[in-house]
Amino acid sequence: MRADAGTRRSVPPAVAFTFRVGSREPRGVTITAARMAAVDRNAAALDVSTKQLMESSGHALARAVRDVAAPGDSVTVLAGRGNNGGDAFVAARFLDGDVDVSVRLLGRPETITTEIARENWAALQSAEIDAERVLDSKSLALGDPDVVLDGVLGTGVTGAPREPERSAIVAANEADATVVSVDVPSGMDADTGEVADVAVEADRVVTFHDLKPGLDGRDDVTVADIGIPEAAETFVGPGDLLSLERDPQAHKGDFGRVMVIGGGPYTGAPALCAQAALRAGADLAYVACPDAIADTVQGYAEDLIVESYEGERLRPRDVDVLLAAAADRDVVVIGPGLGGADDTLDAVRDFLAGYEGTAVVDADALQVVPDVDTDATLVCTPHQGELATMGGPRVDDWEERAALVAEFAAELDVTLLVKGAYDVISDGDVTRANRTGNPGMTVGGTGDVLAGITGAMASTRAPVQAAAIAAYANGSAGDAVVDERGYGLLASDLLGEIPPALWGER
Ligand SMILES: NC(=O)C1=CN([C@@H]2O[C@H](COP(=O)(O)OP(=O)(O)OC[C@H]3O[C@@H](n4cnc5c(N)ncnc54)[C@H](O)[C@@H]3O)[C@@H](O)[C@H]2O)[C@@H](O)CC1
Ligand SMILES: [K+]
Repeated sequence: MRADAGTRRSVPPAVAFTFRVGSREPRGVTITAARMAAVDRNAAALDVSTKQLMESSGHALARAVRDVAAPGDSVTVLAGRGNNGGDAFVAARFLDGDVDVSVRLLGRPETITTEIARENWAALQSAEIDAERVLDSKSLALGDPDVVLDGVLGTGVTGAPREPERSAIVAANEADATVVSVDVPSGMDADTGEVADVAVEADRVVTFHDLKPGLDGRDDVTVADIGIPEAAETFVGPGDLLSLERDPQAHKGDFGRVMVIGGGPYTGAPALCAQAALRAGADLAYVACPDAIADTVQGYAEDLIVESYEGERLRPRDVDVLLAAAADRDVVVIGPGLGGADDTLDAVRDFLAGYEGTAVVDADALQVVPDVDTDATLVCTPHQGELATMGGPRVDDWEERAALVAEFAAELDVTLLVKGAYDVISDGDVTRANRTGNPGMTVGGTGDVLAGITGAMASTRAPVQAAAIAAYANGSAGDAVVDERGYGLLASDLLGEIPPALWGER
């Protein structure tokens, strides 16, 4: 049922990081530039600003330079106009006085791209540290420094180095000096580890927080802990939403066609779920339900495409039609309002046995997951009671629960989003927790909304990221409603708050 590769946005790879509580050791795993930006944004939301991180980075660099330079040695700092250069400015401030430091900025100070780098450039001027701009390759003759600090390009590089960065890289390589690179050797693509035709040949690399692609296995690389709190990785935060940015060239269909298989004994659940999928950015939302309730479901919202099968509830004889319809859709959400009649659960089992796409499984449908035989990619959204019914762990402490949920997800080979005061999201490999949401959300229907958001997200990204973002947005939407009006919210109140929860916080 997967759509043509050409019409889908590519799914970002899941990032390998594991759940650790309390550890502050750099981990020796690699992190992509996009994930690093997300963690950096999450840290800022936890009151650790990027400027603080830059200070730690600069300090770590200065320590590395002192390791290779004798007191009084000459150190030339080559700085680009982004935060990689900003880190190098901070290092220069730490080093001034111990060594003979001179800073070369590659461009005009007004063109420094970030405010925090500009502030650190200004700090060099105020302290009368030898710092000058260089505007052409001729003025890049470096003399004969003992050490070159390469802050030319970091994780923000796009494409092969252009001038004057290109000449600066050549000059660093030609100098008879020990070259220390900031975060990555300039000219290396921090997302792929690929090296451009011109790149710094570093003697030593000080990289921040985690290894970047291309640096693993090198013995000249130090990973510096720059004080990013563990919580910036563990808890879903606004940084996770950065990946929701849309390409202006996007086409209809790029953001998913979500099919909700639900309803029978209940009518509101599938309607809420499908509307939530639309509010979370899906292009189309279909509800497949029994014809006895089709008009009622359509009555909730005209934006929904309602497709019905005969009868009052889902039964095994309806499955072939549903499988055929699901083949044209990106994600199925199965469960909301279906009820738990035996023949309905048999139908769910048959559907999943014949389905190979991505399915979000919620409510009564969760019961079939532990023993279903399926090639589908499953994202299950149980609350803790439903998790226990599935044979999963039931523990109060969320950290303990997180570890056990991860094991259970691995055992079932599914992604779990376990709802609670702290939601736990895990595919067995990556485990996250979500703290948004409030006790007002115990009202019926909020789970249907969450399943719909998860469905929309799962049509454009890896299941564990989809579930993490959905939990965060659903909780934020509930927080917005309660902040404004107090408890007594209806699940339908969440719908209008989903777009600002996903796209408003930047
Ligand atoms: N994300 C984080 O948590 C932290 C990042 N830090 C530093 O910030 C760096 C990333 O900073 P930025 O995102 O500002 O990016 P960079 O400083 O890596 O590069 C951006 C600058 O390079 C220019 N540029 C991009 N591609 C170019 C090319 N091919 N040729 C010539 N110029 C090019 C851009 O116009 C921009 O001026 C990291 O490598 C790291 O050093 C640190 O400050 C600590 C915290
Ligand atoms: K660099």
